Amino acid sequence: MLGATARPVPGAEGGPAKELKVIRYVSYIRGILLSFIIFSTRVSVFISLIAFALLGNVVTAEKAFVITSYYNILRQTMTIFFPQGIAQLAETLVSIKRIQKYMLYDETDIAQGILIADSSNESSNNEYEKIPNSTQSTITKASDDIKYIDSHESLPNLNLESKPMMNGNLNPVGITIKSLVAKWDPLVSENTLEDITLQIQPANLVAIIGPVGAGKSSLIQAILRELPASSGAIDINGVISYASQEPWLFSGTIRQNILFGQPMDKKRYREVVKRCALEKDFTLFANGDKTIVGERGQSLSGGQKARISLARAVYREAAIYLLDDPLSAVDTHVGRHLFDQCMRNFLRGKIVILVTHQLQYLQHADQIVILDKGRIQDVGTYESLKSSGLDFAQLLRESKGEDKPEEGEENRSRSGSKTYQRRISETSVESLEQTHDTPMQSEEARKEGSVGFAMYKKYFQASGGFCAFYWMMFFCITAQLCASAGDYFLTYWVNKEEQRNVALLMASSMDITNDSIVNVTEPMNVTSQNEGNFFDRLLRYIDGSGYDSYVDIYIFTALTVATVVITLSRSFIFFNLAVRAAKVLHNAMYMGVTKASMYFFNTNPSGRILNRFSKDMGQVDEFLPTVMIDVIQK
Ligand SMILES: Nc1ncnc2c1ncn2[C@@H]1O[C@H](COP(=O)(O)OP(=O)(O)OP(=O)(O)O)[C@@H](O)[C@H]1O
Repeated sequence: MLGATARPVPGAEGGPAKELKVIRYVSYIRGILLSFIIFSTRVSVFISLIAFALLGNVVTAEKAFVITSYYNILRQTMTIFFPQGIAQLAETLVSIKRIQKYMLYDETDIAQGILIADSSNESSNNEYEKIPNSTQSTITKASDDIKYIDSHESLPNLNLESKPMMNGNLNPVGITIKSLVAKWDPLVSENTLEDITLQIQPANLVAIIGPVGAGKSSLIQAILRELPASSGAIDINGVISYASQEPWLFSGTIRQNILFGQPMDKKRYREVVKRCALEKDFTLFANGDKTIVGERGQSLSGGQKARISLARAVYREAAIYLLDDPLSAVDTHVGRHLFDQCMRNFLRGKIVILVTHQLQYLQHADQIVILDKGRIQDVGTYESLKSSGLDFAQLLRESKGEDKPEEGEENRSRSGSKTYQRRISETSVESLEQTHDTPMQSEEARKEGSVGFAMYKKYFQASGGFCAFYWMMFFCITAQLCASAGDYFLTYWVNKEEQRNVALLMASSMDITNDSIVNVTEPMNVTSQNEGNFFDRLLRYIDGSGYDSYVDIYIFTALTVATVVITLSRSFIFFNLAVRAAKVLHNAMYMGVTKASMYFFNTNPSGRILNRFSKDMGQVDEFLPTVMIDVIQK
């Protein structure tokens, strides 16, 4: 099930932008909902109180306490947990979509009996190691990033059956490809590889040559199972180590780049460094092989990158080495050194499949494969092809004229190689063991402490300037004043009703009947108190000349409605400003990055830049408005 590659399912759409939009709008809705819940609970208290008053019940302190407690519990619960639940639901939906998209990617099949030890390819950093003499299906974990492939779920028409065991032991190391047809894009009718049949014997050095775009790298990718086969069979037996055509390095020391998680074997390491012609380079670096190379090896030359990439593949113990054109980035002398010392000598006894355009090396290959337009044009030894009369023979003759591979070039190369060797011998191998302190990678500048006023100023400027900010502050303060006034009035109202209730009880027990008490005992039935227009009644209410419970209701209604309207407006304004600030800041950062000089990209790893865009913008987009609204509203 696992082992997805980076090939998206056709038609799959979406992306982080869409997801960010979803999250942003959910935050927006969440804020509004939060405000709405506060208001609805407030309104429910209001309705309860009015109902009590209108039904002739006196609003006692106990009843008011029960109502306000209910209101507070409801508000606390609903304003904290309910919106959180909504936000998390939205995030869950987005996550499920992402997982679903990932699960729908095409899968890579790796046949039983093969394992990829080193993938110097960014898209495949997975390592497998096979226990010798174990059963064919046993694959042990070699790194934390392992991906297990169920080899029984093989591709249709692809023969991935286990090879027969001989006397309980594995078959000898080798590669057998039968009638392989493969293409990168399933929607394109033309095949990248067509009818490839190839047998690679143990301990052979195989050169794959052909014009540009002939399918050499694709053949390597097919062996690695990165290029899915449409039909045919690939049988591979042995650990594979791979050096990609595009050398790649990660941010770390050169040593880490070569070891690539493997344990340090000093002897092998020194040998590899020597064979890959890296000793001299190390002496040129201030910290030798502990020099930190930037992301993608920014501080190195193309040749150095290629040799480090090759050293990584070679350092790993494997049975099959797939080397995709490692000689193209180095000069003739170094190329000759790599070919002689590394591929022919150090990797003697292993299967080495070398993709190359350098025809002068072909005479030393045990097998030469000529590819053209995805098909094998010819396979054979140097001698057999030379005498075959194909165009390739012409090519060989021409290259012989250029490079004199038999004698002249060989001698020249040898002497070149010797000169090179002399040069590097001056720099002792032991220099590798010099105790350089591992230099620290340049740290990202970081500020700690409270956020200054200047930062807030920038944020509010981005949200629409100070006019918008003052406008929002006005709504915030007014909303708070209305809410507090409502609470204050409620207290006043409850106290007043309680006092009236006490007076009523006293009057009934003492059997006192006077006008004022009558007014108090039958508040809703006294018609005189409803006389006059609203302002007359309000004036009477203010100077205290008469009891009028309707005015209490009017005032509380007005305060509640004002609180609801103003707080809702505040939420709308606030989230509008927050979205605008996030947009403006993001666009400013985007413009800044797109106009930045190459120096900026050389000194800042892409992960760091992506972090600013994802994590930091996420804080501004999502977290900041939520916290601010929590601060603003009580
Ligand atoms: N990862 C890929 N995805 C899609 N198409 C690819 C991919 N790699 C190669 N191709 C296509 O496959 C065809 C063969 O390319 P390939 O890289 O195998 O040629 P090549 O012989 O290695 O060329 P070169 O000598 O330039 O390295 C080309 O048409 C190329 O566009």
